Amino acid sequence: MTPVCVLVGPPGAGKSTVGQALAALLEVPFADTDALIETTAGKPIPDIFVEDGEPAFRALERVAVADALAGFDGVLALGGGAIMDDGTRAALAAHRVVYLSVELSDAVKRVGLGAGRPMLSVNPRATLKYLMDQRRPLYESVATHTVATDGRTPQEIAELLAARLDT
Ligand SMILES: Nc1ncnc2c1ncn2[C@@H]1O[C@H](COP(=O)(O)OP(=O)(O)O)[C@@H](O)[C@H]1O
Ligand SMILES: O=C(O)C1=C[C@@H](OP(=O)(O)O)[C@@H](O)[C@H](O)C1
Ligand SMILES: [Mg+2]
Repeated sequence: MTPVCVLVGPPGAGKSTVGQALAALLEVPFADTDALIETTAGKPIPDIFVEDGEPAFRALERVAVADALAGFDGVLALGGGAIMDDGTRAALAAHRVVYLSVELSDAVKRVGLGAGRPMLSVNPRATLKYLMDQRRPLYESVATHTVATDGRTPQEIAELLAARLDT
């Protein structure tokens, strides 16, 4: 079993939204590792960060991603920070990985005040800029396909991707 494709990119790139639209278009299942982590932990991501800390979240994330890469055959969206893990990046080398890129201005509009995203709970714009600058080379290093999402609707991006993945 292997995912049809794995979506990576910063918070606000649209991984969760585009992933669902793409899965619907391709008529395959959709999974989001953030949702898988919440099920495993039995609580929402902000609660995991507050009660257990970011390292505990990253440990759950590492396992959720590895399990999904090995045992899921639909469209898989990762959380924005998953690619920070060396083992995850190595595992992604065997997969079709789509980097959804986004400029800071659109990403800021999309995440708003960062509700539900504990990494962005303080000064969302500055933190998002920092995270995007730090992670961009890592997204690029794992990507087999890249789609710029600025100025495109999730449905347009899903259609574009469905066509590209077909070739
Ligand atoms: N291409 C897009 N254009 C406009 N808004 C978008 C786009 N993609 C996602 N969004 C919106 O941005 C927010 C964040 O999207 P989400 O899918 O959660 O991103 P991610 O999972 O990459 O953090 C959501 O409110 C979503 O509806
Ligand atoms: O960037 C990050 O470190 C995170 C991004 C989130 O996912 P999205 O990228 O889907 O918002 C989620 O995994 C968690 O809040 C941590
Ligand atoms: Mg998401």
